[in-house]
Amino acid sequence: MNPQKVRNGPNFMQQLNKKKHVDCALSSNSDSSDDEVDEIVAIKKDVQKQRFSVSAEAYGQFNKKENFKAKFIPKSKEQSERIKQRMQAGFMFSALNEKEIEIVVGAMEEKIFHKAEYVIKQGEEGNVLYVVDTGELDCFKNYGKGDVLLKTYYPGESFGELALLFQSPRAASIIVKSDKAILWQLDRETFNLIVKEASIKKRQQFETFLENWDLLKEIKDPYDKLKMSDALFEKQYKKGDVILQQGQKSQEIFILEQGRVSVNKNNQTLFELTKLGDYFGDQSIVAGTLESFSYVAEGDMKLMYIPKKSYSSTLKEIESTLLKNIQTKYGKYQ
Ligand SMILES: Nc1ncnc2c1ncn2[C@@H]1O[C@@H]2COP(=O)(O)O[C@H]2[C@H]1O
Repeated sequence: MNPQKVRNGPNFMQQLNKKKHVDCALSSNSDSSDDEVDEIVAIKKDVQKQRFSVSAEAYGQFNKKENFKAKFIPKSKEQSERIKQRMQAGFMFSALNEKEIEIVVGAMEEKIFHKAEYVIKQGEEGNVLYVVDTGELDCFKNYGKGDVLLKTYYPGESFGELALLFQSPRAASIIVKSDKAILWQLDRETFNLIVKEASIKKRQQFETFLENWDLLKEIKDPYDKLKMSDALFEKQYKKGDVILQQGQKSQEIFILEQGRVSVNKNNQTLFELTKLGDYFGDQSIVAGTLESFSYVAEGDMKLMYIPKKSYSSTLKEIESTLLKNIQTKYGKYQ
């Protein structure tokens, strides 16, 4: 079954809003009725309340963190290294420092599941998050008319974080697709004290940008947009810095937040990128070719970027649009 074809039920926010699990991007809805507008206002208030309680909780947890004695499950060196590798492949853990990574690795517990087994059942209470070590798992959601396949999880990806972030029932079901799946399970307490704060901060930091980034219009599921913030990072550049060199293979897709970036070929400026959401590095990552242009910072600026390794779990869904855009943006200069 192709997840793209079956993903057409109510969106994640609509589902969450009903249950008041709210802390994600409100998708804009131009044909909202008055009732819907009222509902959106109410939801926005909920979001603010939720944010306040999240930061209050984080604040209150500062002392707890000092005294926190993390669960520790002995592992071989090889196992610890493998967990670290898997954690690096995903982005749920990207904001952690070395000490925090050690604590999380220590607390992880190996769990083995077999084909067709439920790892998570929609509607149940959830106390753990999973990182996929080996195997493949399908994620289904029942919007009231039977299960809809949303996506397949592969090694390095994680799931089950929503119940921990929002203290809500499981929002979807996860079932083993391969013969066997080895997963690393992380308990709620370690997640809350070590991972949650950083993850929530990051999701809030990029939420507004992701709501307004035109390119993402085709990504209908707000959960996917929200997850994209986990894969976004920032880098600082000074006026005159060559961000990306003609003839190179980019390791990132860069995205403009503010400022100007000139696009140059053979030392001649062709045009400038100036709009929020303008992006580059796509020739390497989306089309798999060398970059045909150099990109230079025209002032001191911060750029956002999505690392190459995160492309398939963030933007691949809109690959045909990205490819079309490469042609429109650069075709006449090739
Ligand atoms: N569109 C989606 N809506 C809700 N959950 C999703 C979606 N896609 C993937 N998931 C994952 O499915 C998991 C089910 O358990 P949780 O609600 O704890 O966390 C959920 C997410 O990690």
